[in-house]
Formats: sequence, C-alpha cells, structure tokens
Amino acid sequence: MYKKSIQVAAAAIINTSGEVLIAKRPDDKHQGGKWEFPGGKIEQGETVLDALTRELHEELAIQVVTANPLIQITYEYPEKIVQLDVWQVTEFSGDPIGNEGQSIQWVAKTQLFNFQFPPANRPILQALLLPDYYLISGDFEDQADCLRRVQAAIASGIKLIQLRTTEKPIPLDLVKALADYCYQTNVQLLIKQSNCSREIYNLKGISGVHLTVAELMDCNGAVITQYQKQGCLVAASCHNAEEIVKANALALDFITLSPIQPTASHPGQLGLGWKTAQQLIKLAQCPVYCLGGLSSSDVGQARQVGSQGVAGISQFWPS
Ligand SMILES: Nc1nc2c([nH]c(=O)n2[C@H]2C[C@H](O)[C@@H](COP(=O)(O)OP(=O)(O)OP(=O)(O)O)O2)c(=O)[nH]1
Ligand SMILES: [Mg+2]
Repeated sequence: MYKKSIQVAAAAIINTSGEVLIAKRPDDKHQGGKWEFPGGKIEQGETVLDALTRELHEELAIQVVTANPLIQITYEYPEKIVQLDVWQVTEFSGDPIGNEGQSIQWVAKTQLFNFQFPPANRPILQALLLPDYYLISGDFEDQADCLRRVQAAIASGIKLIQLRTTEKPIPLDLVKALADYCYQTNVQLLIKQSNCSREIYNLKGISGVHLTVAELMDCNGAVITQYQKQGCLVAASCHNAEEIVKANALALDFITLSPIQPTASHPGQLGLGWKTAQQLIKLAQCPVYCLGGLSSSDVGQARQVGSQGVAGISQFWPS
C-alpha cells in the first residue's frame, strides 16, 4: 500500500540553563496530545532551516539565531511515513509563547523521558543526552592503571566510556571499581562483552552493553528489549548498510560507524571517507559515533555529516 511521506523540520531549543523546550500537540492532530519538539512540515522550495525558522516564528513567536543539525529520523507510522530533520537551536531572540494555544514547557534533558512523545522521538532524546565523544578503553597494565586512566579521561571531560577488555570473563573487581567511579562522576560506562554475567548490568554505574558486530548480527529483539527494560543502553559496532539495518530493526540506542579513515590497527583497510559515512549515517535510526583514524578536532566535521560525534581509543585513552 502506498504511504504518504512527509518531511518535517523540528527543533530542540536549548536555553542557557541547558533545558529543552517542548510543546503539546493539539488533541485532534496526528499523534495528538503527545509532547513534541516544535516544528512542522517543510513546504515546497524551503530549505530545512527556512522551514524551521518559519515554524518557530509561527508556533512560538521567536526568531532563530543559531541552529545546527542534531539527528535525522525516518519513522513509519501506520498512516504515514515521517522524515524528521531535527536541529538544535542554541540561540534565539524573543520569549517563546504557545502562539497557537498549545502548552509549552522547559524541561531538563534528563527529565525528557518522563514525558510522552510520539514513538519516532526516542532517538532524538538519546541524541540530546549523549555527549560528543565516546571513549573506548585501550591497553592498561592492571586494575589500578585502568582506573587511573579512566579517571584522567573523565577529568578531561569524557562522559561516555566503553570498557573493552580481552580478558574473559571480564574481571568483576575492575568493573566494580570503574562503575563506582563513573557513578560518582555521572559518567556512562558500557561494557563490551555481552556474554559476561548479568549481575554486571545491575551494578550502579553500569549504563549498558556494547555489542560486537558478530553479536549484533546474531542477536534477536527479545535480548535487546531485556537489556533496555533493565534501563541499559544497547550500542553496537557497525561498518556497512547491512549492519545498520540490523541495528535499526533492533532499535539500538546508538552505534559506532568505522573505519572513517584508515587506521594503524587495521593496516591495508581503506576508510569509508566522510561522504560514504554521511549516507550510512542517514540510514541509521539512532545516534552514530564516527570511529577510526579520527581525533577530537574532527567532531565538527562528524556533526556536519549528521553524526553524534567521534569515538576513539588512541586519541582519547590517557597514557
Ligand atoms: N513537530 C514535530 N512533529 C513530530 C514530532 N515527532 C513526530 O512524530 N512528529 C510528526 C507528527 C506529524 O505527523 C508530523 C508533523 O506534522 P504537523 O502536521 O504537526 O506539522 P505542522 O506543524 O506543519 O502542522 P499543520 O500546519 O499542518 O497543522 O511529524 C516532533 O517531535 N515534532
Ligand atoms: Mg507543528
């Protein structure tokens, strides 16, 4: 059956306290009564930014000053397909009002999950909550050395970490020490070993699991739902369209895409390059971190191509 597809520009408007503005959709509209990020349909001849500027003026009586792409989501509702192009508006003039009679509210990012949004919006909330950098742990001598390096990374501003060890089973004492520290410092720690004991994922300070590509391709939805019900983030490593399609089907919370550039750890392997990366990121229905041969200075470029930011080991793992 043919389904209508509409293109929508929407804004996560952020104030100087870091709160996000949400608005309630009128009861009689599609997804009525749910909260949304203000915006609306892109009209013929408009750029996304034109549409965003017009919609925010119509709906909230504000003028956009600075806006940057956040995430693009395509979602299939029973009645239509919606392509949401979501931008982050960090500067605007005027005081927002519900210009069409709608309720509006400023909400702390961490409180967004307490509001009911249309189902298409889940990845948008993740994109708002996830940081620009994703640190993947590198080599270390022993537990104390690993903890010291993680502490140094956190001191330098890292907020999201993947613990990747080759030791099997993963040393529980090490995990506990890191989890404790991450909990105290409000840092999200993911474990790359889904076959480790389930009790690990109940520890305070463990935020989720990062699946290898083999685990991703092998995995079924029930496993993912179980993790997510436990409050865990589920991430995975992807390298091509097929893997991204699988990550979409499983509704993962975020993925890495690699290698963007050739790396010393995979000699002879070509990088995807930014252009191919951009196409693959568009396919993904969750935030994507670019990985492979990148440094923190690439975060601007990474966001330009629609990704969440940059992931890395060698550039980020303290010596
Ligand atoms: N603005 C907005 N729309 C969303 C969000 N999430 C989501 O699924 N949608 C869907 C609901 C609608 O099907 C579509 C937006 O279309 P709309 O009809 O509200 O657009 P509009 O503001 O131009 O409304 P109108 O002038 O046609 O009345 O996108 C969101 O966070 N913000
Ligand atoms: Mg609207």
